[in-house]
Amino acid sequence: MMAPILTVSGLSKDYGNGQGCFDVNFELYPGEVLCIVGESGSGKSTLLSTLAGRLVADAGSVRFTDRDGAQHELTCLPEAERRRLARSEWGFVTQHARDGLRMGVSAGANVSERLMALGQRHYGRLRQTAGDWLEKVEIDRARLDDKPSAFSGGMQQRLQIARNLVTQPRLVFMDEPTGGLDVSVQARFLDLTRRLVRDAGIAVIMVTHDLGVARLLAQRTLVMQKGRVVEAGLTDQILDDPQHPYSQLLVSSILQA
Ligand SMILES: Nc1ncnc2c1ncn2[C@@H]1O[C@H](COP(=O)(O)OP(=O)(O)OP(=O)(O)O)[C@@H](O)[C@H]1O
Repeated sequence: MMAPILTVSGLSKDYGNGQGCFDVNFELYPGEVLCIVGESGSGKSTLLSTLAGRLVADAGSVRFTDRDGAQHELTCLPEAERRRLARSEWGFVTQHARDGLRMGVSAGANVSERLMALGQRHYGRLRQTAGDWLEKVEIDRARLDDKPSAFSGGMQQRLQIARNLVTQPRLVFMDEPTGGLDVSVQARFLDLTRRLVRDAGIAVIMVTHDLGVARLLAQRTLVMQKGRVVEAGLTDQILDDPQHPYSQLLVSSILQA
């Protein structure tokens, strides 16, 4: 039996005003895509950032198994070690490209600097790999030297995907990556993401307010309301037979769409 890549138990982040996320429990297996859905303010981004160690948890544990099988408790990881894992094992795709890209350097540098951080130095090879990745995310490699500020929103999000996947991470966190995109651009982005993630066998935890996104991408879904997971299970089961009244509401809203 394959070991979970992430084992989350009793995880809470309390902002002190009754807001945050509380007592979250789940396991994530290698190659699995999990969506966290819920309305605005339900605690999705808080949970994601606490999982990734960007916010300090107030209770509970997040156990991560790295590619060598070693286990790390992420809630009390020294900062240097967290950064090392973030470089070598994880990716983090943000809602706003400007938070996840370096807007002042070229598209090629945005991709290759992640490899340089892992010790790769050969200029020709870095440039070749960066060009290959631009093509994988459907950006013309002739745009290698352009800055992301000259790209459309959809291209910027695809560039973020390239920047995050180039290091062959095992786990990628995504915080509402389609939030700022037009519906037609969203569909293309989701299709591409699904393909790349599946081909590389990467585990993904994606925050979205849209159960339709979960339907496209995720084997499993957590439904959050007011900081708590009110329903968790296979996405298909939640869509076909939602148990919690709030999940029923979410499902009926996508059926109407
Ligand atoms: N730094 C903070 N201090 C205090 N309260 C916060 C802080 N950050 C977020 N909150 C509150 O915690 C709750 C959960 O916020 P969070 O951003 O996790 O929700 P979300 O489900 O991701 O929402 P959205 O979809 O709008 O991004 C909200 O009520 C928010 O106002």
